[in-house]
Amino acid sequence: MPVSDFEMISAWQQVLKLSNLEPGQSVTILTSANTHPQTLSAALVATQSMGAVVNRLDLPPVNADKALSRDALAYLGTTPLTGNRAAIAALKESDLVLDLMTLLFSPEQHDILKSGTKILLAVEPPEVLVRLLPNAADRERVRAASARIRQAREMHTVSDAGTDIRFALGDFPAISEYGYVDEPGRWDHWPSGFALTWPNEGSAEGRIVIDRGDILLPQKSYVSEPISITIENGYATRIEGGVDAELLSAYMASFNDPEAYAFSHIGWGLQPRAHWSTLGLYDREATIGMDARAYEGNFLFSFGPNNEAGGSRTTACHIDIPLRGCTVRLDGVDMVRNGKVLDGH
Ligand SMILES: O=c1ccc(O)c[nH]1
Repeated sequence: MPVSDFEMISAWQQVLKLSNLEPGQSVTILTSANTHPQTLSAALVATQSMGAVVNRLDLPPVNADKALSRDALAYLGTTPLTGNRAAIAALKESDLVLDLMTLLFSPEQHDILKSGTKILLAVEPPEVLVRLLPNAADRERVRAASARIRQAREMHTVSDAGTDIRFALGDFPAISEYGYVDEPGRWDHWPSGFALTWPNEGSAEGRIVIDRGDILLPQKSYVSEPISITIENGYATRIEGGVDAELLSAYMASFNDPEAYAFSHIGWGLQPRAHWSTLGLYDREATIGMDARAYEGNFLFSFGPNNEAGGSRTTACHIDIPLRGCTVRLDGVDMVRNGKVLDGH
């Protein structure tokens, strides 16, 4: 449902307060052709109402000649910031960047975070942002799950649909996504609510079955017949099934990049206010599908780059696949059982 300007400004004020925005701090609002006007206008009012020194940096869109989708998370690597020294300098000089454009998985983002700048991504429609407004309880829960991941050496995920896959852990950080940026140098995504990490390079082994009703992103489709994926030495080596499997295979093959078949992040959803069913209520391009990524109890895995985690693999292809009904074990201990998050995890 539509959101009033008052509600959107109040939502921004809550998120900025949780992000410890102080009077006098510099905020740059990063925009491009896909920026939502109400999200932008409310951010400009909210930041100024909190005494920040605000500017807006609008960058021309890129990748039109290469991407098969308009979803900014579908084609990674080069962003409107790539090679733009003046823009990068301005963002490094900022205390806080509100990314209403999508920098995720870009080398430039790392560069800017290293300078201590905080970056908050916010590109979902206003009503999704308002419904999934973050709070301190989300933060505690996600950080507790990330702490469990940090201590673990193996993630083992199984399901009645036939998933049985093991990942060695420990070479990459455990990440908490809870929707605000309360520490210098932190990146987060509003809305979110999940814990994730990356498997040690080459360690993923087994099979993943994407069952009926599971979601493919950026396709934003609910799979209608199971897709069975064989994983060997960290790469998807076979993708089998019906037309959904053929569509996924054809899309990944279009990148003509073997790294598209490697694992990106793995973890589970912890956002009780996000829903598996929401995606079916939206036009395909009206959302990037954060309800699907964050709904409580999913097993979210992805194919594509690991440079986000400090790895060396980059690829333009990124596929996020949240699965229902999985059991996710860390070192033999269930964190999620048949799609239900166990208390304290
Ligand atoms: O917030 C996000 C969004 C997409 C993704 O792949 C990871 N985290």
